[in-house]
Amino acid sequence: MTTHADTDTIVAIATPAGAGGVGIVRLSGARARDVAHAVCGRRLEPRRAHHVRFLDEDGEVLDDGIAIAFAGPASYTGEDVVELQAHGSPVVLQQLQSRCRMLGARLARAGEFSERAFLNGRLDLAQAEAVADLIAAGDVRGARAARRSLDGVFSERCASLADALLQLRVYVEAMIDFSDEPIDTLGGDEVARRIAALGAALSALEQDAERGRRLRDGLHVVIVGPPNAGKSSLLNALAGSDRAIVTDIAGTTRDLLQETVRIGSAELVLVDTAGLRDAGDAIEREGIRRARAELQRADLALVVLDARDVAGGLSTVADDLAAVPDRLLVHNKIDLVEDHEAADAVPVSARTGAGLDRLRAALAQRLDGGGGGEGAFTARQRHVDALREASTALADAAATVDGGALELTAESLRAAHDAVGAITGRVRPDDLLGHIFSSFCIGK
Ligand SMILES: Nc1nc2c(c(=O)[nH]1)N(C=O)[C@@H](CNc1ccc(C(=O)N[C@@H](CCC(=O)O)C(=O)O)cc1)CN2
Ligand SMILES: Nc1nc2c(ncn2[C@@H]2O[C@H](COP(=O)(O)OP(=O)(O)OP(=O)(O)O)[C@@H](O)[C@H]2O)c(=O)[nH]1
Repeated sequence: MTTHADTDTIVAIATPAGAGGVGIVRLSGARARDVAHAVCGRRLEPRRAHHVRFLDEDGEVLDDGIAIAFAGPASYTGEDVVELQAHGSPVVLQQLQSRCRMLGARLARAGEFSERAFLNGRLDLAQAEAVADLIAAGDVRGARAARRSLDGVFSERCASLADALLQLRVYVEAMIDFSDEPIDTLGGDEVARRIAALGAALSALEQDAERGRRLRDGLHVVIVGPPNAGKSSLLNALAGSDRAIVTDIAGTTRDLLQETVRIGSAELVLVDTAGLRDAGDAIEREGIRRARAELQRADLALVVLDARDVAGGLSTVADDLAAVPDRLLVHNKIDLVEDHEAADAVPVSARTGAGLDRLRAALAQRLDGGGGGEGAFTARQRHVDALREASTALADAAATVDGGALELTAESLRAAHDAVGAITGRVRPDDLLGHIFSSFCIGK
C-alpha cells in the first residue's frame, strides 16, 4: 500500500470535547513524525509507548504524556500516524493541537482520518461507514452489528455478488464477440439461469441490508388509534415522562411527538400521533395527515384501542394499517372494564401502569424479530437503494436475454455491477465521499 507523501499532514483532537481522564491528539501524514519529534523533543520508535514531555515553541512543558508513532502503511490511515496522549484537559489538548499546526500540520476535516484509511485501502467504504455507525450506536445490538460491518461481513457479501456479476459480464461479452452464431447454441439458457441465481442472492442480501438499516436507524414504532384511546398517556408511561399532553378532550394531540425509549438492550423511536378520525378542525386534520404519513415510515404500529370499544376503535384505524409491515394491538384503560383478557392484544392501563411490563416484553420480542440476532450487520439507506438499483438492472438483463439482445443484457449487467460496487466504493460517484465523511466527527 502506498503512503501519500504528497498530501497534507493532518491533526485533530481525537477524544470527545470536554474534560476527561486522557485526551488524544492524533496526527497523520508524511510529516507526522517530524512534528511529533519537535513536540516531544525526541524521535519516536514506531509502535512503542514513550513517556515524554510535550513542549511548546519556547521549550515550556505543556504536559507530560504518552506518545506512540505508527509507521505507514501499518496504521489506521495507512500513513505515518502519531498519537499524543495527554491529560484530558481541553486547554492542554487545544495547545497541543495549535503547536502541531504551527509545525505545519493542517486541522483535519470531519472524517478525514477514516477517509484516508479508505483512500489508502485500509477500509472499504461500507467499513468506513460502519466506523461512524459504531461510534453512534445507541445500544448493544447496534454496536455489535456495526462491529460486524466493520469486520467486513457486509462487504464480503457485496464482493462475492460483484465477483459473480463480473464473471457473468465476461461470459456475455464473449458471447457478443461470437454473435453471428445462434444464441441458444452459445448458452442463452445458461445466462438466464445465472441471472436468476444472482437475482435470488441479491434479494437475500437486500433483505439482510434492510434489516441492517433498521438496526442502524432504530426501530420506528408509531402509536396510532382513535382519539382519546390513551395514546399520549401510553407514550408518557413507556417513556417515563410527561412529554405528551393528556386531556379528556378527543383530538388533543395534533403534531407528531417523538421519544426514544430503551427496551432491554435496544432503543426504539416512539412517535405519538393525532387520533385517527374523519373530523375535527383544520389543525387536527393536518395532524391526522401527518399521522398517516408517519405510518408509511413505520416498522411497527402500536395500535392503541379503548378496551371499552375495541371493535369500534379497530374499524376506525383498519384502513390506515394496511401499509404497515407489523403491528401490535394494545387494549388500554383496562381499569375501566371487568374482563380484559384478549388473545390478540396486550391489555394495559396507562393510568395505573398495569400490563406495561407485558407490553415492554411484547415490544422486546418484536425487536428481536426485526433482526440483530446471529450475524446481523448494520447497513444504510444508501446501501439498500444500491441493492434495489442492482435488482432492477438485473431484471432488465433477464428481459433482454430472452429477446437475444445481448448488447442490452451486457449494459444492464454493467449497471447492476456498478450499483453493487458503489456500496464498497469500488465504483464511486464524484460527490459520494464528501457526503459520507462530512457526517463523521472531527478526529475520526
Ligand atoms: N489509541 C487508539 N485507539 C484506537 C484507535 C486509534 O487510532 N488509536 N482506533 C482507530 O480509530 C481504533 C483501532 N483501529 C486501528 C486500526 C488499525 C491500526 C493499525 O495500526 N493497523 C496496522 C497494524 C495491524 C496490527 O498490528 O494489528 C495495520 O493494519 O497494518 C490501529 C488502530 C480503536 N482504538
Ligand atoms: N381510566 C383510564 N383513563 C385513561 C387511561 N389512559 C388514558 N386515559 C384517559 O383518557 C383520556 C385521553 O387520553 P390521551 O392520552 O390524551 O388519549 P389520546 O389517544 O392521546 O387522545 P388524542 O390526543 O385525542 O388522540 C385522558 O383523560 C386520559 O387521562 C387508562 O388507562 N385508564
